[in-house]
Amino acid sequence: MPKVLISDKMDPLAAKIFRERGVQVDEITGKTKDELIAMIGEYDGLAIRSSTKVTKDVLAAAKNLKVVGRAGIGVDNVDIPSASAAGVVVMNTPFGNSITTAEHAIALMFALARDLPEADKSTQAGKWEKNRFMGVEVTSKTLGLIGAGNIGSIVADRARGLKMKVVAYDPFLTPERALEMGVEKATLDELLARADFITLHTPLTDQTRNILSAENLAKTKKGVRIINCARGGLIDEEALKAALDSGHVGGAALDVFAKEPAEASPLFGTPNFISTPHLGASTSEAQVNVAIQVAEQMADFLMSGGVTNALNMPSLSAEEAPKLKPYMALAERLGRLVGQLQGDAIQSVAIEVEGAAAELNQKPITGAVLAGLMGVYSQTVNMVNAPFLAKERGLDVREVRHDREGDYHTLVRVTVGTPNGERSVAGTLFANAEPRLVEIFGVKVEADLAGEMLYIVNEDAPGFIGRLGTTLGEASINIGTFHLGRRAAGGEAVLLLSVDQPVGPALEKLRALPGVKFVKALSF
Ligand SMILES: NC(=O)C1=CN([C@@H]2O[C@H](COP(=O)(O)OP(=O)(O)OC[C@H]3O[C@@H](n4cnc5c(N)ncnc54)[C@H](O)[C@@H]3O)[C@@H](O)[C@H]2O)C=CC1
Ligand SMILES: O=C(O)C(=O)COP(=O)(O)O
Repeated sequence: MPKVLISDKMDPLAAKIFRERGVQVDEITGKTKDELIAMIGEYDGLAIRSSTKVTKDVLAAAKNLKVVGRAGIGVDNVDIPSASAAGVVVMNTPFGNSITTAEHAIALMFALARDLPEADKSTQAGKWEKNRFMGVEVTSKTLGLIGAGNIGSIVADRARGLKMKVVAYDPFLTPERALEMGVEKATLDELLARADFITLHTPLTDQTRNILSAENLAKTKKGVRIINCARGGLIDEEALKAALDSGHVGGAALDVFAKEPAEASPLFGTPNFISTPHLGASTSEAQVNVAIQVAEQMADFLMSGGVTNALNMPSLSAEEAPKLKPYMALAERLGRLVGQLQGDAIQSVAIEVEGAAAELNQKPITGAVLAGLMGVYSQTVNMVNAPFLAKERGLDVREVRHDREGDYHTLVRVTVGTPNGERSVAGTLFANAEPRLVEIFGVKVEADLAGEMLYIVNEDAPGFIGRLGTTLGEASINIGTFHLGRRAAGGEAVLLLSVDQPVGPALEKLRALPGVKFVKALSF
């Protein structure tokens, strides 16, 4: 039974779904990094929000971890390259809290426009300062949207409903999409010069870090009001403080901070500054959405191999996963076979699918071939990190899908490029379920690839098989299955045997047999 740790506060539905799906679950929140490191080793899955930091050290201690599920959008608290290298899938729930977060941005915009927090404080202090507070209307004002993705486009929709004009800066926003959203696409400088309100909705990347720097804040319209419900680090907080103090920026509302929890921001206490403690996603609706989604996605993955909303591997639906399972076993074994036989010489890999296999999602098949191939060198390779490691090793990976009908109803072929030319192995599925090798380096041989095996190339001459049997028998090695193929009678023959005991020192005796050209012990 797989085991999941929920390490951040999550709606109880998450735990309920895990249990219903046959996943064991512990909810232990608020732990320090060291405490997490001490306990993470026993878990197959880790469900988080933004508080848990999934760092390289945590991943190094997470010996059984297969999946990190983020009940929310931002994954900047997860070291994704390290997770990929460790073969851990990272998933998020990209839509579950978008409306809620967009609504929070709009709420903060109104709070700024009418100075609501200060007016509330003053009223509750019994002051009734009716003449102190003078707000602005948002109608007809220009809202500058930095980042027009899921949340940004909901904010734009709501702002248009409030009769605002929306200008958007997003390098990936197409003119067609801008038209559809009813926003005007602008450069960052144009947006800064025109906006009465600016709201940020981008991830934190090297390109967006300090996008509102001192220099860019200076380009804004005097009196601009700024809202950030995306990520701390998008605004230079010291520069914002100076711009608020000078009155150039008329107000700012931050839900997110460069350092969280933000216990001592330079902005605290500044007039016209409003803050919330990363509450963008905190509504009961959003938390139910993300809890259900993350638990379903993680349970799908742990129980049936389905992959949804993964950031470091291609998707694979829970319906596709069972169909692909035998193909992945076949692909993994073919990869393992060529990996063992060609090893370091492999410079490129082509994965071809034909017949029924050509109707499937090829990415998982490719991932499994690479996992098999590179698993020969490392115990920690799997479908997730294999493509990543292949890239790191400079392996040229190619996928080919054939429409043609071949000799088999379904076929996966793996061809590796080596300094000595190309070498190819192919396999099929018997009864749509059992992986079976059908060709090895140009010779037709049908064989199961399982357990301990021997691959032998020899001159096709009478008496060889007898001598082989005697040698193995003398070493007390029992032959399980025996598969023979040859290029032409009297030419080169290929033998694939499964053996019940490891071959060990008998390998040298086999190599010394007359007519033997090549012997290799294989393991599957
Ligand atoms: N405060 C909170 O509790 C919450 C915060 N968030 C954060 O909100 C942000 C936006 O989320 P979504 O809209 O779902 O993401 P998204 O991926 O749908 O949209 C992000 C947009 O930013 C754009 N972008 C990327 N680089 C850019 C650049 N250099 N300049 C301008 N635009 C750029 C992208 O093209 C994309 O359209 C994320 O950082 C997410 O973590 C999300 C949910 C809750
Ligand atoms: O989904 C996101 O990106 C968020 O920032 C929400 O964070 P939270 O789950 O509320 O800690």
